[in-house]
Amino acid sequence: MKPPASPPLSSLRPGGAPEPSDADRHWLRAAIALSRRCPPSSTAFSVGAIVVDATGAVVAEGYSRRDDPHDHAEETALRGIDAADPRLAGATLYSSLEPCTQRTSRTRTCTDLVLATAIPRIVVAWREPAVFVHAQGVERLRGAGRTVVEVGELAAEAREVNTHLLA
Ligand SMILES: Nc1c(N[C@@H]2O[C@H](COP(=O)(O)O)[C@@H](O)[C@H]2O)[nH]c(=O)[nH]c1=O
Repeated sequence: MKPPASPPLSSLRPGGAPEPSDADRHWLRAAIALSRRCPPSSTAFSVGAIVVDATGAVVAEGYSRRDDPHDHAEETALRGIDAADPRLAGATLYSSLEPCTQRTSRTRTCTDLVLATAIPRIVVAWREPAVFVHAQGVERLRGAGRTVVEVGELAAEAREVNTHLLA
């Protein structure tokens, strides 16, 4: 039997709108799939992140604790690219959880790291519950003029890998 055909690259171009597109759902599901690769933790969430450029090509990806026990997903994804890379000006960052605004382990939060780039649009599945820190990534990014799209229909999928942290 023939394997299912991959969607053409043109259909994987991130949307530019405040509403999620089918391509946005595709990439956010891919970020959630990355979150399942996180080394397990009882003190931090498992998160996946992917940066996709305006043509629908993956620029970078990462997940929590990938290279070090304190790593966050967005941090690992952005570590591999120059913050001034021109592709970022038309890119969308997909993260299974909103980027953090408070950390105990490192000084630069994921929201700071995103704001140090020109990434104009961030798509998230889930806001961080106040289990470890009080996160305000969605508000901070919007306040800085970035478009933030929340895809509530994928929140349960993003939470699933983290259910052991939630009462
Ligand atoms: N893992 C993770 C986040 N999650 C949370 O940020 C909180 C503070 O981080 P830390 O002080 O470094 O432990 C911690 O509760 C962790 O679960 N946030 C993110 O933006 N991306 C990530 O990949």
